[in-house]
Amino acid sequence: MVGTEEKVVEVRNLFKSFGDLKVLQGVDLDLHKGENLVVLGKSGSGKSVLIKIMVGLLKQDSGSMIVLGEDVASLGVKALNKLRLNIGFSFQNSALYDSMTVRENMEFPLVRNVKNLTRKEITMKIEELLDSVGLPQSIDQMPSELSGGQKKRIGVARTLILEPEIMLYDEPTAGLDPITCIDINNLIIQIREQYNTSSIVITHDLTCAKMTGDRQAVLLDGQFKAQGSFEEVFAGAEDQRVKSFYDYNFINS
Ligand SMILES: Nc1ncnc2c1ncn2[C@@H]1O[C@H](COP(=O)(O)OP(=O)(O)OP(=O)(O)O)[C@@H](O)[C@H]1O
Repeated sequence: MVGTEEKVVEVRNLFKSFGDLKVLQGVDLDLHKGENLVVLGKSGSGKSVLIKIMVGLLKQDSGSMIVLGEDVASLGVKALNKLRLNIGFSFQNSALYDSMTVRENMEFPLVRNVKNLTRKEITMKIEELLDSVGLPQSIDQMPSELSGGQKKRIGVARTLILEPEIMLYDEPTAGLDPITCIDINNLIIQIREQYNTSSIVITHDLTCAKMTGDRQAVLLDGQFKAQGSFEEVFAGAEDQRVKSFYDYNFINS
């Protein structure tokens, strides 16, 4: 198994509905330290709702969500903000500020959240991260001068600057060409090795799932019905919906 026995996220019997719409219906899930866990599930299956409960943006109806040893639903504002600093969220659209250079984009979370850093320390940190994502030459560029794949890399670098223990990647390969997708998948693997992060990768892209995931979890009818290695989940799939997920990805790619 990749990762350790230590759990950084523990979800138990989690339920969440919106009125009559039952979204999560008894979710159990663990994320181990140092592991890349892929979460699959069709649109509207509740992946974002799960992540929002994880970072305290939504509250579950019942069940528990323990993140880095903290019961998220019971945390006050201050403790929640502290926890969130330990969770890096890499957004689908990179979420860079268009009017700021790459350097300014990366400084922003640092200056806001880490006090007493000297200018030199800030620059060194930015340069280290840009090196890690393979874009040291982009430091003074504007986001509009970057390709989609480069923006993704800068977005990941910016998220990593606060040294989060957990990384959440939301559809990291969406909208990229197949070669750039492979680059981003490799980056996700490299980040785990380099920074010992534990990650949840939400994706519809099975190449990404296979490459980056130490473990796969498929959300179906509000529960993780299939969990395991890529082969266990897809080669041995009995549920037609899991099978069709696989067929769709590989027949259409
Ligand atoms: N705040 C909310 N109020 C009401 N309904 C909501 C709310 N948030 C999510 N939902 C509903 O919960 C369901 C699950 O939504 P969610 O965004 O988690 O799906 P998803 O699996 O992330 O989909 P996608 O792959 O398209 O991003 C959807 O039917 C959505 O409309």
